[in-house]
Amino acid sequence: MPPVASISEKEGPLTYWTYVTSALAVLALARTIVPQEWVDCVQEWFSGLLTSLDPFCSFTFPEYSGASPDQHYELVKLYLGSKDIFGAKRVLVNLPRNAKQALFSLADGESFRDEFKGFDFEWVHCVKERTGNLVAIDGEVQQEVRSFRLRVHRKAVPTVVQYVEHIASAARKLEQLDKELLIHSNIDTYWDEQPFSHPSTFETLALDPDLKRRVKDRLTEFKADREYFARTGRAQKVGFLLHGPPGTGKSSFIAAVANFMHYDVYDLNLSAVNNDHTLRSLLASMSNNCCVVVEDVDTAGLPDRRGTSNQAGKGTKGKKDEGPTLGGMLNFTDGLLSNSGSERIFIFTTNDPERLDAALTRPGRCDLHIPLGFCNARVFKHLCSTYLGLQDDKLMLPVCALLEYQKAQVTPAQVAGFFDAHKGDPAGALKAVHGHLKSGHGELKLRADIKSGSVPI
Ligand SMILES: Nc1ncnc2c1ncn2[C@@H]1O[C@H](COP(=O)(O)OP(=O)(O)OP(=O)(O)O)[C@@H](O)[C@H]1O
Repeated sequence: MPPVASISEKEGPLTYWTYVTSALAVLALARTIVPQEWVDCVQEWFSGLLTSLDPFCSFTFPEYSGASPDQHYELVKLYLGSKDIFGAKRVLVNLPRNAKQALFSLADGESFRDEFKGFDFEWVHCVKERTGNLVAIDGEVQQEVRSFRLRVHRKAVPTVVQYVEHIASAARKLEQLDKELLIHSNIDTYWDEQPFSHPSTFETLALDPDLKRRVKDRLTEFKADREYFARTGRAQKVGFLLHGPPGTGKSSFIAAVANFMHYDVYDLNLSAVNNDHTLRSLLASMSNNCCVVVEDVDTAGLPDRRGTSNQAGKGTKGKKDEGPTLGGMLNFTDGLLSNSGSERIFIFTTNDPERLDAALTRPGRCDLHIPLGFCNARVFKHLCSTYLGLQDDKLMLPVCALLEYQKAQVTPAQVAGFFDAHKGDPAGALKAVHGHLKSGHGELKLRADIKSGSVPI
């Protein structure tokens, strides 16, 4: 018996189209009868229903807020560029003018899925043609409207603020790493800036390995401890006092810190500062994330522990244009204004810490006192390794013995001088240092504090 055909099959496509056409006709008729407000109402209700059924929410980060670039857009762009976005089909590659490396970003319509605290965060880069009047921003006609759209599950919504803060902080770090370092020097009441490209790093700096490790740990902690400083109600700043004879690496140390932290340097020349007011203006115009350096602070003419000025002819400080006072300097390093900045490292150097006023060297102003002294065997071996490429070579032993057992004294700068003079001739270089020490030139007396290295850090 042949199979019985169903009605729809029997009636075929003709009947189907008849139904559709009739439904459309009824709808068209209804539209003419039902008032427009009712139609709008039903549409609104329907789209509300769809939205409430959708478990996802979206957030838009536009490129511009009014006529100014929006910071979030740039930060998100930078952050996503540091992620593995190469799964996207199209990636934009830019090399901005002052950037050190290429910047990758999502092209129009491309998406990237990120994860934070166990939730998925999906980003889409949206680019639309601008409709209506074209606007010019910074002299450039904006034909497109760009934004990043973030799509998250409703459950993840409470985490969004935290996630955006995480993005901003990660992007700011990237921004800083990518920027060229500057050294600022004070002229009258303003800072003059130059590129800072001192090559000293903690790798090239010959310093007792334990001391070096403690300094690096302290710096790493300082950088990561934003929350700790906030909790304890303090500005994120730290002070170092470097002391030691000339040529023991104080300037090299400062450069190593700046390169390690990737901070600009503000090199404050106190003798070019007219008064406390100028000192305050200079402080107010400094950026965050920087090293503020005052070299040879003992010779800057500030009154010392005994209340006398350290510089001839500058005994009556404090009057107009006679230089900053000790009080001005104390406020500069730990006053209301200096505590308004963040991520600042104050570094003072001196050949003679005894001469400094105790208020200047107290914790809060100088948290770490770092003695930089004459070479010991470990420092000498480090110089042999960086300058001569020697590692634990027996050629070094005679000099090491003099340094360790006879306490012969030579500064790293003197050793560097001998090594420079005998480039490519390690044996000759070591012989020259040995001869120098044997001839009695290294007989200077070490000061007790530098010799013992006992000042705590
Ligand atoms: N600890 C060190 N490690 C590596 N190189 C050093 C060190 N100390 C000094 N040098 C070498 O000696 C030169 C002078 O050092 P630096 O200017 O850092 O010493 P300083 O203590 O700041 O001297 P001053 O007090 O005279 O300004 C540097 O260019 C560097 O080549």
